[in-house]
Amino acid sequence: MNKAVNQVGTGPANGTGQVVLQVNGVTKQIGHKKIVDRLSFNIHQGEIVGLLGPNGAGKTTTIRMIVGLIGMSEGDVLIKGESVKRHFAKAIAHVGGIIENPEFYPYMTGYDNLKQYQRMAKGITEERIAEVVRLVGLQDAMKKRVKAYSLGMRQRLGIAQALLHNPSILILDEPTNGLDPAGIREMRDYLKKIAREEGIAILVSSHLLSEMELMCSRVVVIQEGKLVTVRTLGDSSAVKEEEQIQVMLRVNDAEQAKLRLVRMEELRVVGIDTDRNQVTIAVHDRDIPNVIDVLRNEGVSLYRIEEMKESLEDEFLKWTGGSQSA
Ligand SMILES: Nc1ncnc2c1ncn2[C@@H]1O[C@H](COP(=O)(O)OP(=O)(O)OP(=O)(O)O)[C@@H](O)[C@H]1O
Repeated sequence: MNKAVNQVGTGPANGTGQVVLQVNGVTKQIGHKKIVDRLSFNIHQGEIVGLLGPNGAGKTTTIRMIVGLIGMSEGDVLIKGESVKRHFAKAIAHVGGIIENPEFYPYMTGYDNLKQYQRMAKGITEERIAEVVRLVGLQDAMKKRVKAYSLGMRQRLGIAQALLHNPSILILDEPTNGLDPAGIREMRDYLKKIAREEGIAILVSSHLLSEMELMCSRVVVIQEGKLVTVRTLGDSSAVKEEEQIQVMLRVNDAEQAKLRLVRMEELRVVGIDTDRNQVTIAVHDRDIPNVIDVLRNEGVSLYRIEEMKESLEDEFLKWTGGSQSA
């Protein structure tokens, strides 16, 4: 079944950084099971965001709800401010999406397939066809029949088609699935180019952190349908203001320290090791001086404060129970 979601839109938005997609408390319940559970995140214009999670985490279900292929049990999705629930046609007009493998007429050329789409949609010019073909690097393949295309070329033709109506956001479910390493690299490079040159947002799902790290500016990590974390990638030194860090406190009396710390609203006690007299807390940088004062006033001696640093990969392996590889 062809699951491409392409609609004629009103053109890309202006104003970098504008929120294009808002996922607000979206839940999908089937029977008693919540496959997606109160999931919320935003995507801004021009950024590539990865929806990352192990197999069965709920990525496809989330994407299918965003593009209206299945209904939501709770919550809503706003695309450029338009509700997918209430104004579906308006909302989806801003989306170019490929949810499963794009299907084309195999005996027609790449160009004729795009022309076929142009005839069904309105307002797509010949110039736009040439532009999207260039964006995905298929200029030399336009006269070839699609049946002679590699999987990577078919995927790129799908992306070209999804871009024809100038969407504000491109949504792709595991676009590198089945591609060889060269194909994966090509896909990555084209997606980056599209985000840069078209100034649109891209949401791309994957279960591979390594792939996301090379392509995305942020990842939304989900597991068992729930949001685990939203992480900015790239500059790991730039810990975002709103992110808590984990800090180990070595004290003279871990139990006493813990009893006092659990009463502090601004932090969370994540572990205690009474043998080593260590308490681990999750806290914002800005609240650490306060933690020190509180412990001192409590009569607890503080011997050491250490940030517990983990690589994103370590964290991801922990979240996903070690199922990071393909
Ligand atoms: N219609 C359905 N009825 C019952 N369970 C379903 C249905 N659709 C999905 N699920 C279950 O919901 C969970 C999430 O599925 P989903 O396909 O969204 O995960 P995913 O993160 O995309 O996984 P993958 O990487 O394997 O594609 C899985 O456990 C799946 O078996």
